[in-house]
Amino acid sequence: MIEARGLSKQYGKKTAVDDVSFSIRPGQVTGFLGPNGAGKSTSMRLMVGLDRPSAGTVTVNGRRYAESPAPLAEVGALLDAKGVHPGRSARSHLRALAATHGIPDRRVHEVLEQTGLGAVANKRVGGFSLGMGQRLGIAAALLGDPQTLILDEPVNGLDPDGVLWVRQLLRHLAGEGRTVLLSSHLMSEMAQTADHVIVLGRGRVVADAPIAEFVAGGQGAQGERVRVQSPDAARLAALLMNASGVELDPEGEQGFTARGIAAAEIGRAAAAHGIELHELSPLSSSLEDAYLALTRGELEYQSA
Ligand SMILES: Nc1ncnc2c1ncn2[C@@H]1O[C@H](COP(=O)(O)OP(=O)(O)OP(=O)(O)O)[C@@H](O)[C@H]1O
Repeated sequence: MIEARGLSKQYGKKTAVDDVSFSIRPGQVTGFLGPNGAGKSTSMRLMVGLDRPSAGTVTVNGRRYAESPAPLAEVGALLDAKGVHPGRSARSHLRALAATHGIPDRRVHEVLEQTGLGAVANKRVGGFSLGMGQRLGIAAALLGDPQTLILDEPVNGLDPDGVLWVRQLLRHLAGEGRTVLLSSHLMSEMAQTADHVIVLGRGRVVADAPIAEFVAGGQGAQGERVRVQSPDAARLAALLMNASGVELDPEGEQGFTARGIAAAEIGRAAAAHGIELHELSPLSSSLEDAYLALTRGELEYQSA
């Protein structure tokens, strides 16, 4: 369990994290979302004692990370995959880490196999691809067999196989009852990996909910949408526009997306007027839709 209470971090005049409180529970994967600069990495750094809070506290399993007698066995973190000496091999890097933390050497072999690095374990890390570097960072995080995992953008640079592997690994670790926190900007991946999401915007918590609830909330805000294709789309559109609260977005010559009206009602109107339908599909809201709707006002760095 990771608990933040009134947590703040100030860098000069910049407030990176602004009085946030949350609990990240064991047994599930929690996704940390938010636009660039929202404070995700800073919050993660505070969790593992790489920075000191300006105010408030953050604890892992009830104590501050710095107070843990065996920190790597308590928390495994991937915060910056670049912090490895390029001349070292993956195996020697992990061995050194294990030795300084009293972790048995057999764990090095185990995590190399677990992360698919067995075949390249003796190669120089300097020659590693971005994805191999990410795997090594994940191997280091797993080394102490920790109860809590904190991973900042773990799938960054991984190929589709690697992305799938991370998803299955994190689901497995959460299934064993561990606390798993990850940040990612890949919404479709997050939707398939996380059980719960915490969204930050400008240093504050703007949402903290089970993922299904979060997505459903976005749907409510946006209204259910229905995609319609018909050779007589213009006539059908004119009919539907008579109903109050209906909005239509044209999609080519022969279709539109309707909002504010159920698919069944559209089908009924079409049948009553002998209009041929080629498609009538309710569009389910996605994590991305819900996220974009929520964070529209929270962007620090906005596209023109
Ligand atoms: N060491 C630092 N000194 C000054 N400002 C910092 C420092 N670290 C972070 N910031 C600022 O704090 C804010 C939050 O940054 P942070 O990296 O935590 O955001 P993030 O949500 O992880 O963003 P991203 O998605 O881009 O990784 C940003 O405005 C950033 O510029």
